[in-house]
Amino acid sequence: MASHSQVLVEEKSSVRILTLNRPKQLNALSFQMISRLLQLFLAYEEDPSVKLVILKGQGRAFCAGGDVSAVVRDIGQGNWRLGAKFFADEYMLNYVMATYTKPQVSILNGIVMGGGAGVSVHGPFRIATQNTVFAMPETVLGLFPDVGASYFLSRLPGFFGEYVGLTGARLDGADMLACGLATHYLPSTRLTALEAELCRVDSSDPTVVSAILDAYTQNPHLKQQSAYHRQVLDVIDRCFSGRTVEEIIAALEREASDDWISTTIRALKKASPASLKISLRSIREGRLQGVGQCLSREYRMVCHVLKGDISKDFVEGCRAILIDKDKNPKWEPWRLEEMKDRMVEQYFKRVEEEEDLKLPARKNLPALAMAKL
Ligand SMILES: CC(C)(COP(=O)(O)OP(=O)(O)OC[C@H]1O[C@@H](n2cnc3c(N)ncnc32)[C@H](O)[C@@H]1OP(=O)(O)O)[C@@H](O)C(=O)NCCC(=O)NCCSC(=O)/C=C/c1ccc(O)cc1
Repeated sequence: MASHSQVLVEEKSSVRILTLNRPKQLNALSFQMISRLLQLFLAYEEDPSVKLVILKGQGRAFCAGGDVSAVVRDIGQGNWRLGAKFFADEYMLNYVMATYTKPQVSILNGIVMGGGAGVSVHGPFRIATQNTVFAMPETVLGLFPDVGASYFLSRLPGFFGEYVGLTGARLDGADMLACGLATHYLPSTRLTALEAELCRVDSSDPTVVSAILDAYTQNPHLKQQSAYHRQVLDVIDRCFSGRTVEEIIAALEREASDDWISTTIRALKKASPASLKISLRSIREGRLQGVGQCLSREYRMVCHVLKGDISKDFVEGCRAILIDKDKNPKWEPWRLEEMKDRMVEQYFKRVEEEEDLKLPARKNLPALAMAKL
């Protein structure tokens, strides 16, 4: 095992353990990591001696998203197509994981954001712990929840996905389990024993893996400030079911004010108006689309975001949050009303002279994967 590589590979009889290994950057996904993961996942699918894949992160994060610093460099050099290539490969990896023919377990013992969700939530088994912090923070960066998030967020109960995707709200392990983003929860002290037991698996039957995980899982209590308590969920459903972002904010403002309401309104007012509007439409369209269609649509959207032909908020968001760190982005358009429907519409059209995303053909899909197409 080459300890310097960005993805560590351990072979334990029929099991392969892949560890994202850029702990200083919170395992943010580089182009190299995405290519390597894609190569490994495809190879394991063809290799009959591999029955189960485990994915985890080195250090305090599972994965804090795509490596945003690399993108800023590419866009700064005026080359949005380099960024587009990154996303094309990333979405391809997300698609292969979503339709994978062998069981995959993601151990989410730390930060899981953006692209980190994309390399875990599509798989059948996601283990949360007391250290898990989940978020889709793209709207404050001038981006939108991608990596197939319009597929998985739109399938969360009620309008919880709209809430998570538009506000970038943070969820803990108990919240993730409650809403279905995680399938199991255990204290991190039990992970070593669980991993050892999983390494003895000699079958690709998901019920075998499931039985092991079920024996370890616990039912954590939701924290007092969790958004998954019934009263808050009712407010989320009342407000985030709004047809437009303006209607969502107006509905929140009509609710009796409390900490949760003011935090939520503040988060929406901080985000890029363009991002909010395209994110809402993306999640709404995602409800009726398969995972491949969601990723293809998101690819068109991200090409517009990178090209900056409708709004340049992504460059501005990266400047304000990551480069100058003044946390004071000057969004353009600045107000929600200035982000017209026809501008939103443009994000969903193919970018001129840019091909649509080509997803790989998949074969011998298990029923679970077929259902996502
Ligand atoms: C809340 C975090 C996760 C932890 O905060 P912290 O505990 O105070 O830790 P630091 O913020 O000090 O992070 C430690 C180091 O990791 C680095 N890092 C932490 N996330 C990252 C990161 N996504 N990238 C690249 N360095 C990072 C971060 O810059 C820092 O590096 P350094 O200043 O050199 O010590 C914070 O780092 C944070 O907000 N990170 C960004 C989360 C985020 O917005 N994720 C990405 C959503 S967008 C996405 O996935 C797609 C992006 C993308 C877009 C276009 C592309 O072409 C390619 C990719």
